[in-house]
Formats: sequence, structure tokens, C-alpha cells
Amino acid sequence: MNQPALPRSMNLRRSVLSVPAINPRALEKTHQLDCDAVIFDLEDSVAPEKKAETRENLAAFFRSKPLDGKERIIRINGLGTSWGRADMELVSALEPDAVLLPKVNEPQDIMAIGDLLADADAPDEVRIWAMIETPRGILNAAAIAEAGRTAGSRLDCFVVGLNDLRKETGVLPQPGRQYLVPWLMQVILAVRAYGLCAIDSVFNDFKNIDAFDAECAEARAMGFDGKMLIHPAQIEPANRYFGPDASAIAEAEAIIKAFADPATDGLNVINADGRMIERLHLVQAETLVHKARLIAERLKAKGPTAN
Ligand SMILES: CC(C)(COP(=O)(O)OP(=O)(O)OC[C@H]1O[C@@H](n2cnc3c(N)ncnc32)[C@H](O)[C@@H]1OP(=O)(O)O)[C@@H](O)C(=O)NCCC(=O)NCCSC(=O)C[C@H](O)C(=O)O
Ligand SMILES: [Mg+2]
Repeated sequence: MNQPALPRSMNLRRSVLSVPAINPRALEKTHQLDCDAVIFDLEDSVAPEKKAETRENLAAFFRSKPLDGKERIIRINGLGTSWGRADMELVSALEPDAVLLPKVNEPQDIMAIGDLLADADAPDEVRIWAMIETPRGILNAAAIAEAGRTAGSRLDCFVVGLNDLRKETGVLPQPGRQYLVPWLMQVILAVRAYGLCAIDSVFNDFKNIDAFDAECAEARAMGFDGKMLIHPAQIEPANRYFGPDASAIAEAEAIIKAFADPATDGLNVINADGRMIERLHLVQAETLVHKARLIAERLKAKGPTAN
């Protein structure tokens, strides 16, 4: 079977904001924020005694007003916890764009969620996202991603969780994430091999925007599609770093134009002002222009203050 060349989803996922679903004020704020996706968290940001109240909050929020133009993801508690099953019942009732499973260790974890969604007759549009944040999750990243190729799999995206991974491994937080980069790249390889998306971990020090910028630049260079965020102040820089800039758009448009010339029919490789361009660059250029178009449409819909 051919490997998919592009992520299965072409959605914008530059900025993926986590919102503790226990907090109605923060939930309400998501309507006015310019993030691409929102993770409604039922897991680590919610105290054990508040889990039931949180599910009620989230149900009321989903039923109050649609969250226009943003992907909606619900992060559940693990199925091995006493809250996981009730969280999945809520997912089946609310039908978000995706359910995010924490602490995924092996392919069976994904299959179990897939089975629950199928048993609940959840539409195919309800996808599965996986937190890769345990030593076993990193070691099994490729096998977990491969589970996304099985018939009917809904697996769509990996989100790295470095808080848990640091806790489990003892790696210290350091600028540049020197000792974590090999594991992060393992995640990138796994998602690219199986056509999934990759979202980089949260950055805890949300007042330190310079350091956040540096981490976004690094994550973009590594190949991540976007970043999981914890605070609204992180949205604008994430959108900037993970969105194509004007020169990248111009270059992509030039590649598309070059291959649209009938003179390139039957050619896989052309000379563009002294630089070799292959048809594989055309696929990348088309993806980039597609994303740029989505961003432009968003800006147009929102007016001059959106990023
Ligand atoms: C970290 C916070 C607790 C800080 O909150 P707060 O003290 O309220 O910050 P501010 O006063 O600066 O907030 C300014 C306004 O912005 C709103 N706000 C803040 N955060 C959010 C948010 N995430 N979504 C929506 N709105 C937000 C405040 O309500 C203020 O609004 P207003 O009152 O109108 O001025 C807080 O930011 C927070 O709770 N963040 C998210 C925490 C979270 O989701 N944690 C789970 C994800 S982390 C993770 O997954 C780790 C991973 O698993 C791993 O292992 O690595
Ligand atoms: Mg975690």
C-alpha cells in the first residue's frame, strides 16, 4: 500500500488551546479567541471531585452555542480510570470533532476507543487524537500510528505531552529541549509514515513569550503542524510560527505556476532560475497554499483584528 504523502486532515492546527472544562468563564472565552482548535479538558486540569460537574458544564456549553470555525476536541480521562467510561458517554452524546485519549501506550488503546465509538454509532467524522506522553507511548509511536491504517480507524493526530514525559523519565526542562529532541523526532517520523498530524507539547511558562517564540520556531523546524497551548497569550505567536509566511506563499505559488505550464507536461523535474524543483515540491506547495487560503478566509470572516 502507498504511504499517504500528506496528513489525512488538511485542517489548520497551528494553535490548539486547552481549556479546563470545569471553568465556564474560560469555556465562554473560546468563542472570541483566534485559535484553530480547542481541547476541552476533562483530565489533568480537573480535580477528581469535580469530574461529574465538569461533564455537566461541557454538555451545557456544547448545547448553548456552536463554536464556529474551530475544531472541538474533548480530552477524556483514561479508560482505566473510574471516569473514562462516563467521559466516553459524553463524547458519544456531544459528537465533537475528536476525542483525545491521554497516556496512549500501545495500539490497543486506540482500538478500544474506536470500538466504543463504533458501539455508540458515533459518526465517522468523530476522530481520535492520541496524547503521546509516556515512555511506552514514545517507544511504540510507530505501532500506534500504524493502528490508524486499520479499517475504520479514526486516528488523526498525535499530541506530545512533555509534562508527563518529563515526570516519567526525569528529563529536566531546558531551553532547546536537547535531550527530548530524539523522542520528538520519533513522533514526527511515526506520524509522517502513516499520514497523521503532530502537535507539539504545551509550554508551561505562559508569561515568557520570548521563550515560547523560540520553542515554536524549533517545533516548526522539526516538522510539527502546531502547538498545544494553555493560555490565550500563546495563540498569536503559535499562529504566526506555524502558518506560512508571505515569502513561503509566494514561492509555493511560483512552483504551482511553473508546473501549470504545458511545457512541463511529462516532466518530473524542472529548472526554476537555477534551482531544481521536483513534482514532490508541487504537492508541498499545494498544501501550503491550501492552508494559506484557509487562513485568509478566516481573516476575511473575522475582520482586521484576527491573526
Ligand atoms: C494557567 C492558567 C491557570 C492561568 O489562568 P489565569 O490565572 O486565569 O490567567 P490570566 O489571568 O492570565 O488569564 C487571562 C484571561 O484569559 C482567560 N484564560 C486563561 N487561560 C485560558 C484558557 N486556557 N482558555 C480560555 N481562556 C483562558 C482567563 O479566564 C482570563 O479571562 P478574563 O477573566 O476574562 O480576563 C490558565 O491559563 C489555564 O487553566 N490554562 C489551561 C490549563 C490546562 O488546560 N491544562 C491541561 C493542559 S496541559 C497538558 O495537557 C499537559 C500534558 O498532558 C502533558 O503531560 O504535557
Ligand atoms: Mg499529560
